[in-house]
Amino acid sequence: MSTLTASNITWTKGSRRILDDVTLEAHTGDVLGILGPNGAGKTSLLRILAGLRRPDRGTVLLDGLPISGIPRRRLARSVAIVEQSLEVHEDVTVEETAALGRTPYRGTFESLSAEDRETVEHALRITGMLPHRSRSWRTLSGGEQQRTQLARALAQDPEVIILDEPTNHLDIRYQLDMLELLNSEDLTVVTALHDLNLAARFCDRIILLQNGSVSAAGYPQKVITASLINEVYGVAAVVEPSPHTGSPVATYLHVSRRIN
Ligand SMILES: Nc1ncnc2c1ncn2[C@@H]1O[C@H](COP(=O)(O)OP(=O)(O)OP(=O)(O)O)[C@@H](O)[C@H]1O
Repeated sequence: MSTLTASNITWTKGSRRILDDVTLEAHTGDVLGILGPNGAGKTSLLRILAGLRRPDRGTVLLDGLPISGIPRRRLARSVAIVEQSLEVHEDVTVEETAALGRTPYRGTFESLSAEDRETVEHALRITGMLPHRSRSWRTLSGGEQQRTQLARALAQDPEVIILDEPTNHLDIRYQLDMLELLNSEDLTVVTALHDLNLAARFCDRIILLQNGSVSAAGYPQKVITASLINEVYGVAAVVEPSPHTGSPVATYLHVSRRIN
């Protein structure tokens, strides 16, 4: 069981306040969606939640402990992040990439244990990458790279997984597949998403960011509304509950106003 809590996170770069007093909480089994227009601060927030960046103000706690005080290797056993565009420089295979997820469990020169191999194989299987295990990273499509990075993060066997737009290269089947998978695992999931309808369908709760501040937070029905879409994205939309799933579904009509 793991709870990730962020309180009053503020991050300033130069004279610009990129995140302003952001507070959130995610528990085991939760999928918390981070939404907001381009530049709203989603990536910046996720990097702070993963301990890759320190906020100027505010704290991130994992089960009540400040993550800034947790040794990096121990933190990596608990928290995995899948970033948006990860450059993999060497010519590595899919399996070798996924096996990087086992690094926090191994000594520097130790080879993979039987348990490591099993965990990596499981991660490759559930992300649909097992048949591609021997392929070189360089030959993969954008979606295959995204699934390989998810396999790497799952091979880390984390309690918390943080994802930055994990579905943006995936076809609809793999979008559903990935979000169903994240829902089904006993994980605390925090994910940035651009697709409001996917977020409404798969997130238990949503934080909507605008210019670094929380505009709305709560259940999808509360956050995915025509008035908030208009206010935050400058888009006129109609939002109705899906007759099939009950989740709110937005139909975008037109740009309603220019936003800064
Ligand atoms: N290291 C940095 N130095 C200066 N500005 C930065 C830095 N990182 C982010 N920013 C700025 O902070 C703002 C928020 O960026 P961020 O990448 O967090 O937004 P985002 O919501 O993830 O956007 P997108 O939807 O386009 O991915 C942007 O205006 C960005 O230019």
